[in-house]
Amino acid sequence: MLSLHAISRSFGGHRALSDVTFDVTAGRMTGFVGANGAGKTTAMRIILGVLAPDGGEVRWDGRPITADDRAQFGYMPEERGLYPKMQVKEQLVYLARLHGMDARTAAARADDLLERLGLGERGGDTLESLSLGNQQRAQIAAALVHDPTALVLDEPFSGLDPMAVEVTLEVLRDVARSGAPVLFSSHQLDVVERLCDELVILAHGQVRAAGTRQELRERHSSPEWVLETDDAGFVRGIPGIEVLEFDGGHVRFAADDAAHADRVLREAIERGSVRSFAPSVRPLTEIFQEVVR
Ligand SMILES: Nc1ncnc2c1ncn2[C@@H]1O[C@H](COP(=O)(O)OP(=O)(O)OP(=O)(O)O)[C@@H](O)[C@H]1O
Repeated sequence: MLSLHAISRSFGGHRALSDVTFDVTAGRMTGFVGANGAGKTTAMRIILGVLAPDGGEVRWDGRPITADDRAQFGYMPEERGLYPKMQVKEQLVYLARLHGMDARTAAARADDLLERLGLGERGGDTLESLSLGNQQRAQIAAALVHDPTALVLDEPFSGLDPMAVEVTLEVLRDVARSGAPVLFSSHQLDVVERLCDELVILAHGQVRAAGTRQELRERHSSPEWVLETDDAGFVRGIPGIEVLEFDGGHVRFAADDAAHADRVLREAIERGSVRSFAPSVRPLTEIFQEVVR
């Protein structure tokens, strides 16, 4: 497990991170979200040791992290880092070799990643000759080529088309499944909501919320349900129910407890056809806006 413990960092008089503590659990995908300037990149640089914290500690498996630990991590920095004029596969092999991989394994791993990321035909091309989206895929391959023990990616999905997001996502999931903690920042909350197991929400250099998607939803939502039926007007008369949204056959309501919601369902069935009945899931965008306010 990768942990940040009470990390703080200032630039001049500006406090970019303040007492930041969170875990990136092994085998899980953790989404790191926050508005521009919230401190995500600063935190990632501190994890990788590119930047030193003023206070606090990064821990790996519960002990202070070392340079050797970090050398096994995969990192995709905000400023990216590949050579524009070098061939893509050549760079990947070079990077894997720098991490101590033998030439044959490095080449096989590079081929496999390029194939999986949809760049199988482009390994012999220079990075600068690729489209921006394909350059991004190559950067992702570079972070993964040495089979990292942990993965830290700054905005890996920016600039990728929806198909590339899916492909990249599958590749990252495999890294997580192999037991590595995966931390990635993103402004695409819909993507984060769909693909991450855990979330850390940062605002003004502070952790405002952290936990699994389910935990965040439970903490920041009241229990609500949505019923679709022929005529949902009867719901208004049921005790313990607060109608939040009503439109003929559609009603969204809050209930004091689940037994009241069950009563709505039973009555709806008695009255006629129930097209759907389900707990209403609060979108991450709403929770995000609430916690960063
Ligand atoms: N090297 C630096 N020198 C001075 N200020 C910096 C430096 N790096 C970051 N900052 C400041 O620290 C704050 C946090 O920046 P950071 O890049 O970590 O945010 P971020 O959450 O990654 O933002 P974005 O989503 O825009 O990439 C910002 O106010 C930024 O201007």
